[in-house]
Amino acid sequence: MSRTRQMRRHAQKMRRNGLQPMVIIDRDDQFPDVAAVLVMRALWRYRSELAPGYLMAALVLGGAGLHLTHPEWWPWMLGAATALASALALSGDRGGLSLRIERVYAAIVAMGAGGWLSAATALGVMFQPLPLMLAGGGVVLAVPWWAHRRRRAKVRVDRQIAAWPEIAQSVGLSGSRAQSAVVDVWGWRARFALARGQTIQDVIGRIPALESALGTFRGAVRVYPTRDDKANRFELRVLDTDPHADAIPWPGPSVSSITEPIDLGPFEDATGARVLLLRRHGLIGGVAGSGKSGGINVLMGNLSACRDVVIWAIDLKRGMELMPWASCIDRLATTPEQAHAMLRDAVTVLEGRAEYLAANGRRVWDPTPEFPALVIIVDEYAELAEDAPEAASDTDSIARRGRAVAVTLIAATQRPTQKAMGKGAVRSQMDVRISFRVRERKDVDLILGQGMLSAGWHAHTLDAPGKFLLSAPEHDTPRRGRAYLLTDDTVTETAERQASIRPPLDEVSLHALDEARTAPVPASTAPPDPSHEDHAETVLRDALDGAPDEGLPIAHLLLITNLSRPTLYRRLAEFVKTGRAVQVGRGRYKASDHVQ
Ligand SMILES: Nc1ncnc2c1ncn2[C@@H]1O[C@H](COP(=O)(O)OP(=O)(O)OP(=O)(O)O)[C@@H](O)[C@H]1O
Repeated sequence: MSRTRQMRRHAQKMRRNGLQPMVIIDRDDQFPDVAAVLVMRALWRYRSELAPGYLMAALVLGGAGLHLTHPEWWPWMLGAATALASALALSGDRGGLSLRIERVYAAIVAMGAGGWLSAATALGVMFQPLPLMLAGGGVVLAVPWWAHRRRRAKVRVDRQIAAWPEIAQSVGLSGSRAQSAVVDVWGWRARFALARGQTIQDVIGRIPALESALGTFRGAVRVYPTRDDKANRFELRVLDTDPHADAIPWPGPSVSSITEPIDLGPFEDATGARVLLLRRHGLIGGVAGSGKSGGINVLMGNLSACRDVVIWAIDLKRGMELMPWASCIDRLATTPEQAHAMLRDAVTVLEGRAEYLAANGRRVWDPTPEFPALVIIVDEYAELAEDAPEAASDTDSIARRGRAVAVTLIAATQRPTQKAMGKGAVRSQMDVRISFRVRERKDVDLILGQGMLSAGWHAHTLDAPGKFLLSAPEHDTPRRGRAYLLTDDTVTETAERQASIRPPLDEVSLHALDEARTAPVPASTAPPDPSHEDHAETVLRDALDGAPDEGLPIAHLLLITNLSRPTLYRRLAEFVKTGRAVQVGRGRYKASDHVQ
């Protein structure tokens, strides 16, 4: 056996024992051979860190060669660099540069490198100040590269994957192989193939050993079957940070249609708690301060990003919680009377849609921007049941018959007792249950359903605001999630941005509502208040007269007048036309000065 091979074996053995090999070179040895191998290995191993150096070396060699052979090519190269930089800036996301800052950086590097190369091609690499520019520019541009968090994470993961054969051997899973790995915000995940006869149970039994071998914190490693459910595969999830350690800022809407599942926030293993709300009723429960309103904000942020949903809302706490979203809410009820009227109209819509479907030989309402779903969000459902008991039959109808026609309820309440939920079937009809922290163990069954506490759904142990358990047809095991948190500014910005894409109610529903309004009033029902519109007009005039210089926002005017959005806009347009009011900014109005 050659001396070099002997040394390599010795080094491997030492590495297996956790020791760093030491190279001993005596005079007779083939020093250049061993040293060259070590240097090449280091150059390969640290290729990511050394990439800026490699790029600079390639530019020098390329520039020198091109200057000697084709100096007249420089304009082409400048053109190619410009084209490449533009492509990276405009559509680099398709190549994995998901953040704008990454695309800008890639474009600057492409332009800088291409520009330098074309100058070196025309003038030669030693032409002053080209060497200085290369060295200075290279170092400056290398700093963001070295500092980039995701790149460093990727390198670390690559090295762990490369070391997998040794890790696998030390934890007793020799023969398993990594097939692919991806890095994300919280850590990384990789798919592995098992050796013959090994099972996922063997891997699960070795999780503590794996955590130790990978050098992670306890609880950082999760093992799942792969999507194709092959018995000789598994997916490894390794967390660098605990996703639930701190409040998690909302990354923006995860959907653009109600036909897609909404991401409420990450589970403990950092996978998204995604739930479909299409043709489903939802119940959100939890004690005061447990994060229900935060959860509703996440839902509102997503629903208002869907062009195929009309949102109605009931907030009997005087609109405190839902008011910031008013510009995205088609109709907001803040008094028991308004809530009752709204729910009655929702039943009218439901029936109109059901008739339309039957007449067209269809079974379900498939939401589109022209024929949107209608989602009614009720904050503090218990107050509705108490203050507007006459609305109970309507909520009951919606709960029982609303799914097929995409008229659904999302109710939030602290304790959904039968009394709080009204007498009817509402609670039992809720398909999606989100439980934030509850005070008593027995409340688990109230929110999530009978028998859930004993099945391990321990919502009473959730230990921070925003943490929840999610029960839905696609979520049948208890997993802790943490809802994203929207700051007040995010809510304001999002509501403003998404107000412009809100769809109106469809023709079918509007027609049903119109018919119901013009239909003869049954003797038993009180006649509608004829003074409502006049009253709203007076309230609107008074509000505009007293408006500050910067005007009052539409959301505020909607709330105080209780007019529907189209009616309010029509009134405001009339006022502006007759010179009674002026539009001060985007969606802000006040009385015109000469009226006062
Ligand atoms: N997802 C979250 N992540 C981190 N902190 C949160 C989250 N949600 C809520 N919180 C914190 O908890 C506090 C109470 O939350 P929230 O108002 O949503 O609770 P609630 O259950 O709606 O209470 P109430 O019933 O009194 O309205 C918030 O002020 C916020 O600081």
